[in-house]
Amino acid sequence: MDYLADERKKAEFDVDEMKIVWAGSRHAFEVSDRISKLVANDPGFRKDTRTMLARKELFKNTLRKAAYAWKRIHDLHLSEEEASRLRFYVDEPAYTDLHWGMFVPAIKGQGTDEQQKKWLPLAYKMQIIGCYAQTELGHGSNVQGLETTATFDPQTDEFVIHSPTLTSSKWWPGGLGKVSTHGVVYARLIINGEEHGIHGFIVQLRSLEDHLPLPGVTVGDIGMKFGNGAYNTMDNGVLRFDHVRIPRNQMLMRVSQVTRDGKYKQSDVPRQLVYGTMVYVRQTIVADASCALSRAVTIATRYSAVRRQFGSQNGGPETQVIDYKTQQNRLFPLLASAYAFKFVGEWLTWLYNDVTQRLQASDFSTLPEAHACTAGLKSLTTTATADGIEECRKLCGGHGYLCSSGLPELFAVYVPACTYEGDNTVLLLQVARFLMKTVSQLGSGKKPLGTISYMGKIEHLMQSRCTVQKAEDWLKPSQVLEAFEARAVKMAVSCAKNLSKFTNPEEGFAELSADLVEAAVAHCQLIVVSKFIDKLQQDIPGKGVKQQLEALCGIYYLYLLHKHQGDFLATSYLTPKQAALANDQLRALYTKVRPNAVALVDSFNYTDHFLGSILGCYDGNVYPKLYDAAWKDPLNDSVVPEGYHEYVRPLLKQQLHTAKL
Ligand SMILES: CCCCCCCC/C=C\CCC/C=C/C(=O)SCCNC(=O)CCNC(=O)[C@H](O)C(C)(C)COP(=O)(O)OP(=O)(O)OC[C@H]1O[C@@H](n2cnc3c(N)ncnc32)[C@H](O)[C@@H]1OP(=O)(O)O
Ligand SMILES: Cc1cc2nc3c(=O)[nH]c(=O)nc-3n(C[C@H](O)[C@H](O)[C@H](O)COP(=O)(O)OP(=O)(O)OC[C@H]3O[C@@H](n4cnc5c(N)ncnc54)[C@H](O)[C@@H]3O)c2cc1C
Repeated sequence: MDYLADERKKAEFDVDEMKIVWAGSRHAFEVSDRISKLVANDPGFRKDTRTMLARKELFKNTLRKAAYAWKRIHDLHLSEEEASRLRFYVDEPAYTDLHWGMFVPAIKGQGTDEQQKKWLPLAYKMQIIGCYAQTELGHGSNVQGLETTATFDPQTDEFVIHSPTLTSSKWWPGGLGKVSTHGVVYARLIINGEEHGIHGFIVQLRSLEDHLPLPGVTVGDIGMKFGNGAYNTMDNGVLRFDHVRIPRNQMLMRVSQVTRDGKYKQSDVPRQLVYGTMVYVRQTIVADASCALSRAVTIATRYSAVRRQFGSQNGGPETQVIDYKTQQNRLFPLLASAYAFKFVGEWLTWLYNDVTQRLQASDFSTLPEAHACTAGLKSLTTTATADGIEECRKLCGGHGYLCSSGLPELFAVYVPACTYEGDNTVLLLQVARFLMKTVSQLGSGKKPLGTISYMGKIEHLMQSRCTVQKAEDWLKPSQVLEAFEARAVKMAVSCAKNLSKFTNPEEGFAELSADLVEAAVAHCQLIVVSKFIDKLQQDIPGKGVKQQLEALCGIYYLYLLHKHQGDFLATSYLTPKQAALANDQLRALYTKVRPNAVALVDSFNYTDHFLGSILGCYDGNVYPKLYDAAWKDPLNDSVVPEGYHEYVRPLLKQQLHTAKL
């Protein structure tokens, strides 16, 4: 029986067409749909007991699943696209994520043609398994502070990789702890006593015969991490080198080279391309944020439609909690954010592909913007998604705290995204540097392009005032864009003015860093809003689909406007009355979305297997499933628990002299 059938009947749009918009294309939808069902129907990919397993059992099970996934990919002759979807729907972090997601891209991006020809076929066949070994015990954010050394030995034509201190131990790389045979290891290059900065090196870590660490290599797992199941399926590792020798041609030499006679040569590509793998992964993390958020929102929306509390009239049913405006005000902006992040993720993938093509043609002009966009959007979307998942847990009341809701594990597995691939604050400071540089160049005649082109309208934006007179005026895209542009430009200019008061710019930057981060957030929110609005300019087929997306877009920007009212009012673009009208319009949009809420989450097309949540199951049959699941808990295997006779019974039977207490 479908307990959500009435909700589904209320939908005012074509859900099948919305599924295609969400997937990106009909083809992408068909692949995703087929592969997600394939995984869901295969008992080899079950994950329902994951949060109850001890670490060793959990990890072994992950190894089994990764090997089984590889076998299915081969047996079924899956394409690269299908294989990547399969790994996604298996939904279990594993060493393979780092192998495919970072090791291979690092070689592709930073290796010469010759190096790619040698290493990539081995990696593609998984005859070697790689990790990305950059972070150390002492330094993560400050990449230039890494201490591992790679000293060129001209006698033997080798690099000597060494960990000179405890803090130089590699610490965190996923897949390193127990599985990787190789790593792209980042180290400080030293030639003839002279330092040349951080470079990547392909280093073999374990024997391909017996998996033992090679001589001079000390390697292991760094231990349990936050949450049950969650990221503990990953073997994040520690690694030390004691004068380990590798051939010279294992330095990744696309950006710079070391010749046989020990000469250091820089190509005509910027040195920042050494950081290229991080840019690539940040872009994939943005594309992934909408998946994690939409998953949590699906659970919270379906459950909010099932759950009833208070408000019974004449013995009738109580109110569905989704009908409370407070619930809508917490839930619908997250639903809207999931769609917003999907579209900005699609755009960022386009930007990344565009910059990659330009780099191949030696056009480096858009690299700073690509860095700022990937860094800023990675920070914005992961912070909002991690906070959003936790909010969804609370939206499900007490039952959200059960592992069977799926939300505690989803939060635990997702929240490190705020830290890995660049701490979110550190990344926003990179965006702020980019903005300050842009503002400082405004008078130079250099026209700001792309996502900062609005800075070219600085004179207009500094003076313009919002023209909204009634709530519906907030539905005009041009009005909204101008509000977000005016806010972003004014916050950036205010920071630049305050910075100019410092004689030492670095001191000023450090002192004003909290304001700079806020200006960076305003800029990134403008990007997300403008890409959502751009999406709506496209031809979007399907009955009512565009209307629903327009409502969600409105909810996204009006919620931000309401939340950051202080910014908008302080920059005197808005009056308090106009801010109040924005809030009136926001409430009206909640009412418009309410009957479509369940259908809007159905449009994500997630299987019950992928959701891994009793509260979010498609049929809404929550209570019997929760009740049955409780009895399946291992603690209920026996009526009297282990330990009763040892620890509880003696308490009950004790003869206390103080019995009257
Ligand atoms: C089914 C398959 C799934 C696939 C999915 C795979 C993904 C797996 C997902 C998750 C797994 C998690 C794995 C996690 C891995 C990691 O965490 S790896 C380690 C990541 N580490 C970091 O991100 C470190 C963060 N720090 C930095 O990036 C930098 O050090 C820095 C903060 C940017 C500072 O660097 P530096 O001190 O060198 O630079 P500055 O002096 O500040 O700037 C110098 C100029 O360079 C520009 N810059 C900086 N970075 C970049 C860049 N990346 N690209 C281009 N340009 C860059 C900067 O703007 C300065 O420019 P300017 O001189 O013009 O001002
Ligand atoms: C689950 C997980 C997986 C990971 N996988 C990998 C991997 O595969 N390979 C790899 O190499 N690394 C990996 N990492 C490491 C990760 O990239 C780093 O932890 C991350 O870059 C943050 O660096 P940090 O730990 O040095 O944080 P720190 O920089 O020490 O941050 C601590 C605090 O200091 C603040 N801070 C730091 N610098 C500044 C500044 N300049 N201004 C203001 N505030 C500042 C930060 O905001 C933060 O609040 C992983 C980490 C995690 C948690």
